[in-house]
Amino acid sequence: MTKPFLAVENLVVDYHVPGGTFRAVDDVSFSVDKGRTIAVVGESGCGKSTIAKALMRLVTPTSGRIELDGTDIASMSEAKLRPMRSRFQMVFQDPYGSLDPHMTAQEIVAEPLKLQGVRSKAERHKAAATLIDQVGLPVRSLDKHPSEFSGGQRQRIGIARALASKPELLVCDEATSALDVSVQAQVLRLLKSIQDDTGITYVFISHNLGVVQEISDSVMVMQKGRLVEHGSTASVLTAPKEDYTRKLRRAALDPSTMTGLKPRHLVRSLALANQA
Ligand SMILES: Nc1ncnc2c1ncn2[C@@H]1O[C@H](COP(=O)(O)OP(=O)(O)OP(=O)(O)O)[C@@H](O)[C@H]1O
Repeated sequence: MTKPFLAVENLVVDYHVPGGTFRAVDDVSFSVDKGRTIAVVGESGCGKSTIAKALMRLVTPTSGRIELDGTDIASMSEAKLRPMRSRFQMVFQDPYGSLDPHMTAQEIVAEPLKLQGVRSKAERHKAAATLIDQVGLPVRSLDKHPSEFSGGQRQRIGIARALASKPELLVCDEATSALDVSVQAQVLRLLKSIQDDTGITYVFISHNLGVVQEISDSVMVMQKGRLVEHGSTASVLTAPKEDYTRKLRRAALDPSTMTGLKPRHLVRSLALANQA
């Protein structure tokens, strides 16, 4: 049996809060094979972003293992982690806030290469042109600043930057949530085609069950830091075993019973529920 590309075992993340600690992720285990996509869903505050941050080692797990291609990065020192960081990258929700407004698209996309020690400016320029083309933007747009792009174009720049170091794992934290439905669909298609071409593995965090249905092979449902259901996307979304998952689906249908699902996420969830 082949080993999963990402295997998370008994992950616990505590935050220090006044007077003690708060357990944001409580004994969560999951795995995903190379070239596949796992979605993390659950209401606001259930610990989705904390899982993303732990996978990126932006927070240090309290305990548990995060095996990336067989290497446990959960408690690795920053010095040992540094050369591995290019292997896992993240795309953030907010295409407006996550790009430096003073930098050109060229500088934004090429910066990770500079940090990786690619000294030649010409080489970085060439790589940025290839990446910007890969995400479907004209090469001439590399001279522009973030304010000159639309939200969807900015998200493409964020994806190009994340791909610059040729990561094997991409964590997308609500990466399409700030986009209009049609632009969202374009970005999802782009992510899928990149996966088909490169065999990259995705962890896709989303409130939007429609988006999750479109992009993911498997789904894990979180509630208050704990994993309540985990399985193939088809089984979890169309025949959920747990009451909480059913509640989440109902919440996507009925704004009056919303439990943290935000209105802009409902459109595609409604479409999904209508199909079911
Ligand atoms: N730095 C922190 N210090 C203390 N508590 C935190 C910190 N970051 C997050 N939390 C708490 O941990 C819990 C999980 O937060 P997290 O951001 O992971 O949830 P989420 O599911 O991503 O929510 P959302 O969908 O609203 O982004 C929440 O109760 C949050 O208030």
